[in-house]
Amino acid sequence: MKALHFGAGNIGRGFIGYLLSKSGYTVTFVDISQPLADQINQFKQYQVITLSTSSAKETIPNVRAIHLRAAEELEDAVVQTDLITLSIGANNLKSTGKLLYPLLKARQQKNPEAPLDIIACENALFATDILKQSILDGADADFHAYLEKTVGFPNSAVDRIVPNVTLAKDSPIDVAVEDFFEWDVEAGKVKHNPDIHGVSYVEHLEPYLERKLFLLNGAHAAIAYIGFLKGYRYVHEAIHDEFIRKTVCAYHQEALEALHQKHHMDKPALEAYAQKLLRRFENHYLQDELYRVGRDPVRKLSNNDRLVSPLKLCNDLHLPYDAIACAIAAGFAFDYEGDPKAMDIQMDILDGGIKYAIRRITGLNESSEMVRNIVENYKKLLHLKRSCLVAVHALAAV
Ligand SMILES: NC(=O)C1=CN([C@@H]2O[C@H](COP(=O)(O)OP(=O)(O)OC[C@H]3O[C@@H](n4cnc5c(N)ncnc54)[C@H](O)[C@@H]3O)[C@@H](O)[C@H]2O)C=CC1
Ligand SMILES: O=P(O)(O)OC[C@H]1O[C@](O)(CO)[C@@H](O)[C@@H]1O
Repeated sequence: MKALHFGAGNIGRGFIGYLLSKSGYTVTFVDISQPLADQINQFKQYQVITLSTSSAKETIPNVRAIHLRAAEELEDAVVQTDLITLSIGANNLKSTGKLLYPLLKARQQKNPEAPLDIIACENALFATDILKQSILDGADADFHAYLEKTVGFPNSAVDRIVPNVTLAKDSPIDVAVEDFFEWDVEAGKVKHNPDIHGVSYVEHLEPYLERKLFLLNGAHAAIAYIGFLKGYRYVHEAIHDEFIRKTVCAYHQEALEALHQKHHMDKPALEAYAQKLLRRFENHYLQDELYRVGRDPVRKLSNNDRLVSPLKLCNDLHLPYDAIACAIAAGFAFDYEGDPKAMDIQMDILDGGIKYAIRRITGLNESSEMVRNIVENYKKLLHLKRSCLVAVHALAAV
């Protein structure tokens, strides 16, 4: 079996490529970065280093890479493959759908009967649907029928923390990961790949997707944004701060109550999941920087993402959401100069004020109670930031 994975970054090499190789697939990466594609073709293998109380190194052999613009080679690979997976960043799904359109048309001509699955592995709700829609836009009836008959488009939830690490590596493409992983795939939409090692094939994905996006990614973003504001560098440091931990635990309680009510998920099981997440956040071997976890706040604070989705759900269910609003407010205070998207938000705040920025980025109604709560939290956080800065200056003066 052949697999083609778009995006040979942290999750591509450290999780998806890793599991596909373990399942017996021959893995070919596709990446927009020429240097990365060259390195993969030079070394042809890499190590996955597990960072936990016990550390392990596993070699992933026989990998190769194709640069995104190597048109002929890419078409050949798409025509021949059994599986396409992607972890390129949710913002790139639509353009990748446009790129895949002619390549899948070539497959329809040259290999029409062979079934295929395409699975997007991004931190977003129903990412494969976004990709599929961009492929279907403009498709004629014949191509549409071909895709429906032959190509599966299952959505998935992917969970493994793969940080940027600076530890000594044998080769530049080695990657470090946590020991936990979970990959849930929509069973009913799979056409050709029902036995990927480590995958849980589930009938109803939405509860798994929302549980992961709200409880892991939402809480992680809260740690990143409040942690940055309080002057921390790493997730494992910030989670030991009393205020941050209290806020994250309150965030978990609010979001898990909403998940329990919406999906009838077992509450003790959700609480155990949240407890386990705290232990994963405490993993100091990962040295996971807040900048990585908080990157691109425009996306993370958007209407359908990890923070505003649970906020809206709590609001709809008439449940409390103060900690979620606090996490969102912290996102608006994330003025890290190294992140252009964070700077875009700061420009919005400068141009039109905080309420305007919240409406523009989250799509929430400015006069709603949710926005009033976020603004209140934002003011409190700016005050907290000033006290932290005063304390830092006082310490420096001693
Ligand atoms: N790192 C993690 O722990 C996890 C990340 N994810 C998701 O996986 C996706 C990738 O994240 P990371 O691997 O951390 O990022 P990364 O930045 O390490 O890797 C992304 C890779 O995609 C490549 N790329 C970007 N645009 C491309 C395009 N149009 N075509 C082909 N390649 C392209 C980049 O050159 C890079 O090598 C994101 O959506 C992220 O939310 C999901 C679960 C865990
Ligand atoms: O990859 P994104 O969506 O920018 O967000 C970073 C988040 O994704 C992860 O890298 C993996 O879920 C988390 O470690 C972190 O919460």
